[in-house]
Amino acid sequence: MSDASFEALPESVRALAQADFGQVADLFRAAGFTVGLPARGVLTVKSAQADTGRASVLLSVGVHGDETGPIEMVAHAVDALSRAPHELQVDLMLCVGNIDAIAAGKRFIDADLNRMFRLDRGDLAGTFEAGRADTLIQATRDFFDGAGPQRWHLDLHTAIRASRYPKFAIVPELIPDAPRTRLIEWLGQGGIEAVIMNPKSAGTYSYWTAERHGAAGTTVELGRIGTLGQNDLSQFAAMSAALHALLRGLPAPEGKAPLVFNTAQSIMKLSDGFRMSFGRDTENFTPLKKGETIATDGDTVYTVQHDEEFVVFPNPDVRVGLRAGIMVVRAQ
Ligand SMILES: O=C(O)CCC(=O)N[C@@H](CCC(=O)O)C(=O)O
Ligand SMILES: [Zn+2]
Repeated sequence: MSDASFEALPESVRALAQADFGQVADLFRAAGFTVGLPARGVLTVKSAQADTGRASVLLSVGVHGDETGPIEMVAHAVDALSRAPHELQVDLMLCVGNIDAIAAGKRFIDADLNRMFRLDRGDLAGTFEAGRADTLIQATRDFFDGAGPQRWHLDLHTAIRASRYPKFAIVPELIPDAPRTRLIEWLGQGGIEAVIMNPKSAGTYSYWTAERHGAAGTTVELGRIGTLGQNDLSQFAAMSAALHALLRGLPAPEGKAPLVFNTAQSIMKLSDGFRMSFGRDTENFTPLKKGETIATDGDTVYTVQHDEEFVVFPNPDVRVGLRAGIMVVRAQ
């Protein structure tokens, strides 16, 4: 993070990107908000008068340390808001996920933080990220406890590889119809082109908040991984505008409804013998035809079951026991 492009960022944005919330916390506090710093990299800003009509919005970034674009984007957004704090019309929790991995410029230190949001962690227990996840789980519970019914969690990421839809989101199926419809509409207003309905937790942060806290939680992929200070923020313009509106209780700009995909199958890495039938740089949403082999793992052969399925997040390098990809189909 001593890179010249990072040093060139405004000081306030650099501070936020490094999870230093001191100055922003002071500005919100001075404006009469109840401000909390419950853990390193976590800031909460709530109305001083409890108001269950107010939406509660959790924004998380940097859950993967090399996904830096959303960190910069949100740092700019929060910096601007802290200079006009009375514009904030929601209770806000800002979470910089894996601070140590961000500093190291790596996806994670020991193991993927975004697989730790589950009760049984198996051999992920005891890793560096398991401790961080416990901290975030506690802070998240405290934030949503006593919150009103409008609960959002936008977990902002960027993808490892190129994508036929560069901006897409994963939405837990268990979110009830009305908030799910509203969330998907909002995602379209934020420039999201495709949404994948996810029927099952892979241990992700957004599934956790949806399942445990009744939040409209989603993992949002906003583009490709990049270096802090070198991200082209213009690619996040639509999401920035939608966030600007959400935090101020304003209607989001017009957008296009995203295409909706259902999960056909999750490809699990069962052993070190796992082999994918295509390269690890295969674009997200690449189509495969019925009967084609997706991966083999010992005696297990994963094949395409529908006339056409699209591969998302193909990654043979994950730990044994974790998801190595998702196959999706267009929803009717
Ligand atoms: O590009 C990739 O392979 C990974 C990008 C990423 O971090 N995606 C999230 C998706 C989480 C979800 O399914 O809700 C992840 O794998 O953690
Ligand atoms: Zn990620």
